[in-house]
Amino acid sequence: MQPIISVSNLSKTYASGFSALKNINLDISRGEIFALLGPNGAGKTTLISIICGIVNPTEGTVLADGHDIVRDYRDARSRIGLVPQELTTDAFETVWATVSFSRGLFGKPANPAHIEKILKDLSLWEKKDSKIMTLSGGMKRRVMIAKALSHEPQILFLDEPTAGVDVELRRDMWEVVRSLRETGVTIILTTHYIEEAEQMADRVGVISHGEIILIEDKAELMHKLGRKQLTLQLQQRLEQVPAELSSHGLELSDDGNELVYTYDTQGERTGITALLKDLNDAGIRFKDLQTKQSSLEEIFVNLVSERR
Ligand SMILES: Nc1ncnc2c1ncn2[C@@H]1O[C@H](COP(=O)(O)OP(=O)(O)OP(=O)(O)O)[C@@H](O)[C@H]1O
Repeated sequence: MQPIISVSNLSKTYASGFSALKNINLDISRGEIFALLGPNGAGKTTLISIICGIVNPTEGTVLADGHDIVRDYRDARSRIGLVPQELTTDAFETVWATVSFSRGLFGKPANPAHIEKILKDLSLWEKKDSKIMTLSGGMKRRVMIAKALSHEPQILFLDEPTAGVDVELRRDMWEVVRSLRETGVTIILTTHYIEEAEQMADRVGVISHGEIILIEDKAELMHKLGRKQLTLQLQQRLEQVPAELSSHGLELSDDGNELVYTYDTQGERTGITALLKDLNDAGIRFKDLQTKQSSLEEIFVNLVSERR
């Protein structure tokens, strides 16, 4: 199937000469939730802003549902809803007026039934006549989503949807995003929170210094995550891993005092029983042992720091 967003050879150099994006290639499939992860300044907002037609690319093309975002801006943009990082709503307007007005900005005829549906879906219906300034922070964020959905876009960008939001509200937002996906909307979100990507995304992309350094199915990433390490502190230091233990893929620490065994928690067998037996047979004794699970956070930090 044709991707709903196709980014090819995209680069952005700001007027300052700063190169914020370097040759980005990325396809987003229809109906997926894609999480774009990256440290501050990695280029996430720049990428979203280009796709949404707010920032001009220096090189490359972006197609949104087959429409070139530069040459065919209006058609491309009408397919996209954007929830920006900052809350930008008119404090004195009512929820209903704000959301209806947003729809009008895209040249769409009024459709009260649609506005009613999104307000209901986002649990805002009871607040439809309330002024924005009287709403809680979480409600205001929902209003931002309602605005972005007012013109029935097929693609929704959420730039840091849960930045500065408490844990409970974050969970709420995840629910909202999941139920949106059920209506067929493709969702691309940026986040600093690895947990968010773990919970919600079908696929994860990691961007660092303006380059995409990894794109992976979440399930695949979780599989990598499912690795654990067993560290054995040896009674006597070793010069090298004995040949009879070579099948276990052990690593010896630089000082020779620790053996590290990595295994897959999702596998049927960990191989630990066999390892302990072989260690015993080889006469290797240990004082202590620890297990440690590598988190997505660690994988991410390693990936990003390698690039620095
Ligand atoms: N108008 C601009 N002129 C010059 N440099 C800019 C401009 N806008 C952004 N940048 C720089 O481009 C880089 C990428 O910024 P961007 O906002 O895309 O990052 P980000 O990944 O969204 O970061 P954050 O997570 O902090 O929002 C940063 O170093 C930023 O300082």
